[in-house]
Amino acid sequence: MAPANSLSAWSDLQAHHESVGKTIVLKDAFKSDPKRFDKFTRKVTLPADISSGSNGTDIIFDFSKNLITEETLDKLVKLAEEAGVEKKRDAMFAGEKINFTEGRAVYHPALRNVTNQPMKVDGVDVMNTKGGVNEVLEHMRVFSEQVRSGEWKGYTGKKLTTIINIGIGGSDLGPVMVTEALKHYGAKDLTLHFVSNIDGTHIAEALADSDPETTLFLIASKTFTTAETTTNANTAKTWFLEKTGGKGDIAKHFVALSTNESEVTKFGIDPANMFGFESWVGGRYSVWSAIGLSVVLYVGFDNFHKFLAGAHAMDQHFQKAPLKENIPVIGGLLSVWYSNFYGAQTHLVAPFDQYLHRFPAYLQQLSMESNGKTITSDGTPAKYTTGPVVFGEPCTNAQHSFFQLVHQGTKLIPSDFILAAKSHNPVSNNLHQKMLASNYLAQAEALMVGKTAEEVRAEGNVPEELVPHKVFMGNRPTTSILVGGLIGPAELGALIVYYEHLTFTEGAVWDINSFDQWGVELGKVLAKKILKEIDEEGAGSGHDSSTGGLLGAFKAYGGF
Ligand SMILES: O=P(O)(O)OC[C@H]1O[C@@H](O)[C@H](O)[C@@H](O)[C@@H]1O
Repeated sequence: MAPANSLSAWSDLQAHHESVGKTIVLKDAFKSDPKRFDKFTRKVTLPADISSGSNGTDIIFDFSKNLITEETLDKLVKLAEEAGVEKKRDAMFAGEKINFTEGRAVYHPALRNVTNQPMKVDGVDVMNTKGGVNEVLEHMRVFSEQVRSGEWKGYTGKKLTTIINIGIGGSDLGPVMVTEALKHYGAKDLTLHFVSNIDGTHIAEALADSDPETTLFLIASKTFTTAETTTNANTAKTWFLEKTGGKGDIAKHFVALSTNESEVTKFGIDPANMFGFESWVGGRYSVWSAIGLSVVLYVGFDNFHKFLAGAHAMDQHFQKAPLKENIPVIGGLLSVWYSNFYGAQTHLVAPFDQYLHRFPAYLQQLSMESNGKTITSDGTPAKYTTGPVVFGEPCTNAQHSFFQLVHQGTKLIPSDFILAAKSHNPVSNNLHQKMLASNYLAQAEALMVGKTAEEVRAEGNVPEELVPHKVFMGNRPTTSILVGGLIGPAELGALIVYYEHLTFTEGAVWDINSFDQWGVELGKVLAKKILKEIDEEGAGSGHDSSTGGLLGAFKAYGGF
């Protein structure tokens, strides 16, 4: 594919930005077009049998408060066409090796293919082959039901009531985020810990809270070679064997979620207690795979299945909807519009939902590990900016911390606000929910309409020298996502997949490989070398004076 800036739609958008984009005033656009909301709002509906609402759940994506006209959207769609977004999407769903730097298919949609469409990689039916998607799902169902019912017992015959998932990156963030998001559905008699950091505090605190007789360890690692995970897992194993005086049965208390059977076996886990998946599942897309076992244990298989089904519904929308109606495509194109034509460097995602408090952290890996790339498909550097810095926190908290900058700072921060119409906790007769919703609506409105100097003065009693400080420029774009009911498993699945395919669309336009992550390797290699040097005499070799100086100081102060 060609670099994005060589496409004619790109130059067309540049001209359009100069003539229209730069001058669009959103509040005026709303005044002059009463149908603007309808024109730029899109909806998916999740069917009743999977959704949390008895009549199905609508999820509304309101793109109308973005700096676009109908012409902008047409031109962005043209860019997607010229960049081959549909062709690339179809290649992904056909199991082609679109992860071209690793020679792999990108086939995580198969993991949530609950309607069992034929899906093949290298001619192999990934759904029904031995060890394939359906077989692993069935293993997850059986195992989770055994653990949840108490039929699966620890080495002293007790029910397992503590689950410690040891994993990092995609083997941690998905399970953490989803179990938090679906806490309402979680088994109340289960305690979950997620240990990811190599900082010994993380595993030590989880172990301190746990009883070896009732603890189940899930060692979650696609490669089973990640230093943090293998070290934490070995520490857990040593703790388990010490605490049980060597009587503890690893087979009853440790299972592996991985693609690497030989490393799993070396660690001492019986392959019968391994839940596998394939190399075509990227780490950041793996919550749908065996890596999601903690989710299944916590919320139960039926809920996990609904989670997959909601994701599948969004996959189908992405596959079938024409580009101009295609919700993740529009989201991705807007990101391109702001990044490449307005110079925006960031993207804020603020869920107005406490259960979604880890959603932004999850999206950081999804987006930034996928599209934090410079090199395009022909091996040359992109001459345009690529993946934005994604950040966020739940609201209303974020409003009381960094929203100052979003409202009055010098940077353009395209923002997504997410709200569910219904709360799982309608306490105080829904007072909290109504206040939450009023903030969700007010923030997007305030960011758009702003406040002029005249309006500040009209409020009265404002000293003239304070007027400029109280002005809000407004015209700051937001996308408002409204779940027309509760956020249950299916709704959450669909929301995640919206962002997955938004990220796909960005990468497809930018002509980069969204599916490798070479950028995480260098630091790992250097850390290995330095780890050795900590145990050797001196302050290492071949380092710059800062690294060498700090290494020496660390050893001296730490007594190493
Ligand atoms: O699951 P694994 O193999 O232990 O990998 C964990 C994480 O390791 C990181 O180094 C990768 O950048 C992530 O993509 C990955 O999710």
